[in-house]
Amino acid sequence: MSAPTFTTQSAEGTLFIVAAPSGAGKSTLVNALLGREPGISLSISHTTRPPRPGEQYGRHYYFVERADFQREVAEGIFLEHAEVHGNFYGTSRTTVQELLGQGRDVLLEIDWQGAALVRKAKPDVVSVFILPPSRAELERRLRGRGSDSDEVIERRLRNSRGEIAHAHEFDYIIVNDRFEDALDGLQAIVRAVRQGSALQCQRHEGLLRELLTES
Ligand SMILES: Nc1ncnc2c1ncn2[C@@H]1O[C@H](COP(=O)(O)OP(=O)(O)OP(=O)(O)O)[C@@H](O)[C@H]1O
Ligand SMILES: Nc1nc2c(ncn2[C@@H]2O[C@H](COP(=O)(O)O)[C@@H](O)[C@H]2O)c(=O)[nH]1
Repeated sequence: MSAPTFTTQSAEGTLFIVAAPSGAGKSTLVNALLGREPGISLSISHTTRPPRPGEQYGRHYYFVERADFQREVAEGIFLEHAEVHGNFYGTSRTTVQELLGQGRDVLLEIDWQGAALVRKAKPDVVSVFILPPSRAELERRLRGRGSDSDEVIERRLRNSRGEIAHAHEFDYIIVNDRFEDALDGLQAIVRAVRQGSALQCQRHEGLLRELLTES
């Protein structure tokens, strides 16, 4: 993890973070949210992960070689970066800063480590953690997506408990059981924040206990 710095401006947009264990459905939710709320810009991350079938450079990620990523780290281009499931991922500082400076809301789809770094640099960030309804359903979704090898899926499932253990650090927790309900919940958070109001935040402690202890 790197220690980021960040300059804030007065009339800037809001920075949102959406995080989740792999397979919980965050990309699907975020894409649907962007369809409903065109005023939000998604920050496209840089990654050393190889592209999945159908993924495009500049649309899903900026896919880079490890050596190039390390050079970018040294150049300080990242607002945050982290190693996740054996690959490196980073968020471009200038992209985010420019969009926020233009008054646009920006959404980062990043992991809990990146979220912790961004929170330090920009404490007014609004963060949301997405939970699956059960570990069995998380595994079904990861396998059903059909985009990763068994080895990658098993690694991601192993890592999921450690990721879920950080859910309490987030402002909001949403359970992605029925998709439309989860999407409505995410949109309600965005709208409340834009209106300057706070939403009642359900902490889902029972489910969290289950997800952290279930075998
Ligand atoms: N509420 C839901 N019910 C059933 N399936 C869902 C639901 N939400 C998402 N999915 C499916 O689960 C799979 C994983 O979703 P998605 O790729 O969005 O996960 P993710 O959290 O972004 O994972 P990763 O971090 O690995 O990119 C996809 O096949 C998606 O269609
Ligand atoms: N800290 C960061 N995490 C990121 C970033 N971009 C994506 N991610 C997270 O990595 C995992 C795996 O993503 P996948 O596309 O390989 O399935 C997931 O949790 C993403 O949210 C980033 O820029 N920084």
